[in-house]
Amino acid sequence: MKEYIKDQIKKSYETKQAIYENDELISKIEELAKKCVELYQTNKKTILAGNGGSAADAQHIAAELVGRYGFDRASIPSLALTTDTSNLTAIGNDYGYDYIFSRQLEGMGHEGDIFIGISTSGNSVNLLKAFESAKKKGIFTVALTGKDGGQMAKDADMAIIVPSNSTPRIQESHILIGHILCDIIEQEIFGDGIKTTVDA
Ligand SMILES: O=C(CO)[C@@H](O)[C@H](O)[C@H](O)[C@H](O)COP(=O)(O)O
Ligand SMILES: [Zn+2]
Repeated sequence: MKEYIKDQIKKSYETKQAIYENDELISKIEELAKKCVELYQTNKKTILAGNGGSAADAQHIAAELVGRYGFDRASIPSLALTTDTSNLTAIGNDYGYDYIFSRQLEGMGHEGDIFIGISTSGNSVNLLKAFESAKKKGIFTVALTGKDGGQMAKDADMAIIVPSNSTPRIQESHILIGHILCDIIEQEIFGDGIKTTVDA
């Protein structure tokens, strides 16, 4: 059993190692972080959604921004479309599960906002519908995915694809990327900014 546990840990850090070595992917994370910082200056917000474990990631990241990540500062506007059970059950019941995110985006998204859809397969239909609604409203769309990126990576303005085919390993990297984004956004807006050299 111990060997099995160690193998799971190894697979997790190997996925992260693959991201670490992928300069193109790192540049995309940097680009997204810069876009999120610009959002704050223009009073716009980050909106996130996902299913299952990715729903947890969406609300985790939104909470880091609205509350705090590393230090006390003013709140950064962010919204997870996964948390309002009245919205989710009413829209799911009246229109169908495929529309639970798109309908909320139509009501609460504004031109200039950023929508981050989190999906390991990149093929969850409710996220694809949300991307359609986002585009109609002039919302910048980001696919945070894995595997081959799925349809979401094709539809999004920006795709960040974790290089793995394993759903849990992809999710573990998604939350790492989410934490890095929150860290940079917070430091750039309220801290001293990101240093060009890293402390040992
Ligand atoms: O957390 C896990 C599996 O690790 C599950 O809850 C998983 O998120 C669900 O099966 C999702 O429905 C998968 O959707 P997606 O990542 O393909 O969009
Ligand atoms: Zn999971």
